[in-house]
Amino acid sequence: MNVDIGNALASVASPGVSRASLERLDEQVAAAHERIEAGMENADHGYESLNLPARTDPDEIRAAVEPVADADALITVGIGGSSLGAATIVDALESDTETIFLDNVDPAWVSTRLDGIALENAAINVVSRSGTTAETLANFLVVREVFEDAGVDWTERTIVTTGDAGPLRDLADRHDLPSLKVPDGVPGRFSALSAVGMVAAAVCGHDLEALLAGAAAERETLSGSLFECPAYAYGATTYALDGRGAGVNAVMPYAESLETSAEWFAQLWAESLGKDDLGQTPVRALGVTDQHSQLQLYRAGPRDKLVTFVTADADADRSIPATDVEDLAYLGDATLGELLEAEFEATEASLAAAGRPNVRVELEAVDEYELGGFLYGMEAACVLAGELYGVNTFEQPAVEWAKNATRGLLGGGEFEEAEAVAEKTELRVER
Ligand SMILES: O=P(O)(O)OC[C@H]1O[C@H](O)[C@H](O)[C@@H](O)[C@@H]1O
Repeated sequence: MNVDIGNALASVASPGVSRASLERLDEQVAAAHERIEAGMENADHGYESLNLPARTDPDEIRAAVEPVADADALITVGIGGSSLGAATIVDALESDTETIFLDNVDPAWVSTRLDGIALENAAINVVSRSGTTAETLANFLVVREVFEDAGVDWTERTIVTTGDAGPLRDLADRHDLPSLKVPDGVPGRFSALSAVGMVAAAVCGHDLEALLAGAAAERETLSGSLFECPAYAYGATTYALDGRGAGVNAVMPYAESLETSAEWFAQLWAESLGKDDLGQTPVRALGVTDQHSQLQLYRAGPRDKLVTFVTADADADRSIPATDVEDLAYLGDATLGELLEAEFEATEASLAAAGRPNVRVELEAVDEYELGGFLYGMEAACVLAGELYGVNTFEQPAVEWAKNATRGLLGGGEFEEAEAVAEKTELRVER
């Protein structure tokens, strides 16, 4: 992963960060890097995530998925960090295995997603770090029932990834299901490069070693200076821009296959940094599609945004057929890939010309190696940003609050948070 922060400089953009400010910030980056390295060395909670490329064992993951390695369809049941990393990987890469992700519990959507799957050739990948997340367990119970109704033994076709203890671990033990462990010290949104993200990749036949090698190469770049480390350059620049008014970070991959990566990034950034009244709001966008919906705001709206472009060299292309319509003749000389590239460069230049900060994150290809580097790089960027903000990057108490309220409402225990639901202030306007 390479990062180009030129269009975030104060000489180009407002808000922008001057080269002198970046050099001053680099002293804080050096100190933060020391804390990060120490946290990694001690395997401290959260920091341990950055050790994953060396800790994850691809053979163990492949052995666990072996019984379903020939599945035509894989149903992944998980939410947030237990879904988005796997979805980012498998949505980016080509595979013959159909992948279905059940995170939401919208009943009509769940039913539609499960319709028409040949269950005898399907596998279930259920993932929950805590093993208690209501949405995941509810959807898993639904999926089990669908298999039972079709006369397919789900116990033969299920892989569980969860923590050491909890209801999902009990269930895996009771039915003797193949299971993998969410590594200790690794929060869900930082777990893409463990079994959490890689079981789905393994069933789809992707190269796990290459994913980890790409991540390991990114780990090698971590150093005490943002000018030498792409991940830290990104984390430090976004932090500096946020402090200068760019409280919104619109992440805009220029590849359809990377659309899910913006969703993964949004959870990483929002849940890790959104605390103590701090944090940048991540927004998901997609090039070129959102040039025709959101770009007007990004170029001419409030100066509260950073646009993060994610680009990847495509290995496929398609020529645009020639036409004798004179005004369209120029298209016939080009390919769709060239059009995409030209639109990206034009959009990037248009933002810079309007003095709007933007950063380019470049991947050399959409393949396992580059994806591993991207996932690791963005996680390291986030950990660095958390150090600079001074927040507890690895907790998410605000999310836990709503989880407790939900459980309380459904009778899953006594949770004082549930009482707040009854106290809602109303000012209704009815038709
Ligand atoms: O993996 P689980 O324990 O099921 O958690 C799934 C998700 O639940 C919560 O929403 C947390 O805030 C997320 O960080 C987590 O990724």
